[in-house]
Amino acid sequence: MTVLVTGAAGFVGTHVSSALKRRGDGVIGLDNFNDYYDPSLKRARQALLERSGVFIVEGDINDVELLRKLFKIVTFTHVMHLAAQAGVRYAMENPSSYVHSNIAGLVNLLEVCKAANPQPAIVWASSSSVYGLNTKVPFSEKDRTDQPASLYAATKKAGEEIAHTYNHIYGLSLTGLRFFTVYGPWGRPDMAYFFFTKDILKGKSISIFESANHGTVARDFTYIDDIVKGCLGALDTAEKSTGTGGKKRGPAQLRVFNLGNTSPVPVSDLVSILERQLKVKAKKNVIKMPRNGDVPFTHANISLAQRELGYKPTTDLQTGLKKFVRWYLSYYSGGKKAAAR
Ligand SMILES: NC(=O)c1ccc[n+]([C@@H]2O[C@H](COP(=O)([O-])OP(=O)(O)OC[C@H]3O[C@@H](n4cnc5c(N)ncnc54)[C@H](O)[C@@H]3O)[C@@H](O)[C@H]2O)c1
Ligand SMILES: O=C(O)[C@H]1O[C@H](OP(=O)(O)OP(=O)(O)OC[C@H]2O[C@@H](n3ccc(=O)[nH]c3=O)[C@H](O)[C@@H]2O)[C@H](O)[C@@H](O)[C@H]1O
Repeated sequence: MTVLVTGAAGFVGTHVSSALKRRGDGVIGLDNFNDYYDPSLKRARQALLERSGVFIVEGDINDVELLRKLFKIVTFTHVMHLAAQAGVRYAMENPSSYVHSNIAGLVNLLEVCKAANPQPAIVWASSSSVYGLNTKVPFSEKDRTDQPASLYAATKKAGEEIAHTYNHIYGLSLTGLRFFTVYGPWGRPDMAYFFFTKDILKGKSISIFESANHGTVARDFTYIDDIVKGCLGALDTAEKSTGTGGKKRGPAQLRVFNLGNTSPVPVSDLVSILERQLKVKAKKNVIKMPRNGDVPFTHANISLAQRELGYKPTTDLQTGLKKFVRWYLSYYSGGKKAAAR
């Protein structure tokens, strides 16, 4: 297959691009290298990918001309769409970034895909956050997703609805993947596991959220290698789009899957694991979860992905964090170039 990976300089995009390249697929990346978090980390991931022959075109998914040119030069069989404004809490600071990338950017990409001939099959990243304040656990794909708790979640939910219309009208084959709190080497500095590690090493205090009436806050943390397997399983089982040049020729595949680890862990346990692995005691403040779009817990039912994609997570949090900490220490203290090898 020949895959356009949008968001290829991102955390998940880097791992997916390198896994596709390693197994012999054609990969072209696209990323706007924005400064939502330290762009030098995206550049270091880009250098890593270039070593394995994966090149990233620098540009925005809102740039219609650029996308049309890419599709003219390369016959993409698949699109792995990961470019987005991620992060739940940042939506309170910069809402327009979520509309720009997660709504306008998605529509623009789908417009170019529907007009392509042949149309690619598309796999894209939705999010566990679409389950919002659901209390029925574990979350299954059929459960309600109409109570998003953050603008981020609302844009991810909107993405699922937008995908439905492009499938219905133009015959685009579309598979949505609801990732559950992904972590691992080359991760995102805006995520708790990452900045907790930084702050613990620096002796800075960290805030551990607790939900109302002193409940623990927990996440179904999912290791990046398991997410990558889920992404490749979705690409490998994606059916062809049925339209050509914007004209639908018949019904097309439309799917949504949870990609989680099925074992939610309290954030306090995550911190204890980090303390043991860093051999440093954390300075902890336990505070009530601010009204910032966070949800108290996530917990994935992954039976559908197991059945249809052969998805089978194998890395527990202890093991996964050990790999993350090893990368973190080599990247930030052993010199960034060393880690990029
Ligand atoms: N990491 C997680 O825990 C998690 C969980 C659920 C869903 N997701 C989703 O998975 C996808 C990848 O997430 P990630 O964790 O790798 O985040 P990331 O921020 O590391 O990667 C996203 C990449 O997309 C790029 N990008 C953003 N807007 C763009 C635009 N308009 N044009 C071109 N490039 C753009 C960014 O520069 C970044 O490199 C996102 O859609 C995210 O919402 C991530
Ligand atoms: O699965 C997703 O769809 C989402 O996954 C990720 O969001 P979250 O699960 O919220 O991860 P993250 O911010 O690391 O907070 C982890 C835990 O630490 C708690 N948390 C957070 C900050 C803090 O200072 N203290 C704290 O206790 C916090 O309350 C939470 O319980 C992605 O960022 C997001 O892009 C989205 O895609």
